[in-house]
Amino acid sequence: GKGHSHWSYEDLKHWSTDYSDCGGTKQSPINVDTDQAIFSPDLRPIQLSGYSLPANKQLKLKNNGHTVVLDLPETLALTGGYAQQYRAVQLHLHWGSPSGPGSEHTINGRRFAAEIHVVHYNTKYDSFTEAMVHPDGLAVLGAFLEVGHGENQYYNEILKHLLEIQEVGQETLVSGFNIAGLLPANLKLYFHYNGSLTTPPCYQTVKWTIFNHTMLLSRDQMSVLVSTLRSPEDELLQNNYRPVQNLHGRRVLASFQ
Ligand SMILES: NS(=O)(=O)c1c(F)c(F)c(SCCc2ccc(C(=O)O)cc2)c(F)c1NC1CCCCCCC1
Ligand SMILES: [Zn+2]
Repeated sequence: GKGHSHWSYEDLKHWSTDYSDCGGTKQSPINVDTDQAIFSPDLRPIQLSGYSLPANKQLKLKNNGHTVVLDLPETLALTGGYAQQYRAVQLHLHWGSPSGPGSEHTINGRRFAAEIHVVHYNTKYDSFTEAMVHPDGLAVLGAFLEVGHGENQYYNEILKHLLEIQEVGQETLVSGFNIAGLLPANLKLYFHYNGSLTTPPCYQTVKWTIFNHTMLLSRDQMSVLVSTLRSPEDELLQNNYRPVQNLHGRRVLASFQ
């Protein structure tokens, strides 16, 4: 497409001049005020199908200058929790630095160390690029990452390759593994709201699911995540999160009380 005219997390003000949707009233990320969330018992558990990939399936992992992106085959599908079927496009991460957290969403004002986003598109549209301009076009699953005790073997499948893609534009291949291992085992407890891509073009076409359970990585793993990749300015790629956006009257639903 027209590519990504250069934007950065430093000059957030200019996003909406170059991309009008970035100044819209249904923007992401947001702060989730759990007291204001509306318990919705009809929100079903999220169901993942085809997420367990054989080791002989090779996936592209890329440093695109803003994050690390793992391309996903369309065989991964969301079959529960959403009214329509969505298929996977890619997953990527947002993180902070050794001196502070970098999740995009916050819960009661708390920012977590990092956040994973698994991006899907609605299969009623012919392609991702077609889907991403329709209000029900995209579904992104988000989970928070924190430092815990043990090493997380699933995140290691990605983190062990970061040294190979330190520079912007570098890519490498990752052997297939169970992508579901990157998300909480409990897919029943989540917040749900209508929002947007958190990067230009900021299309307001995302049905967000933010899981209540957090993923735990070791201290060393989190350190690799926040201090390996380099940015277009050839500095460390850090704090690649957008500030929280105004709800403008939107309601956040909760699948639990
Ligand atoms: N949180 S999010 O889902 O909005 C999101 C971000 F916050 C992101 F920061 C990103 S990365 C920035 C956009 C980008 C830049 C370069 C390339 C490339 O060279 O291939 C690709 C994409 C990023 F890729 C995504 N997700 C993308 C949205 C951007 C365009 C379509 C690609 C799929 C989803
Ligand atoms: Zn994201």
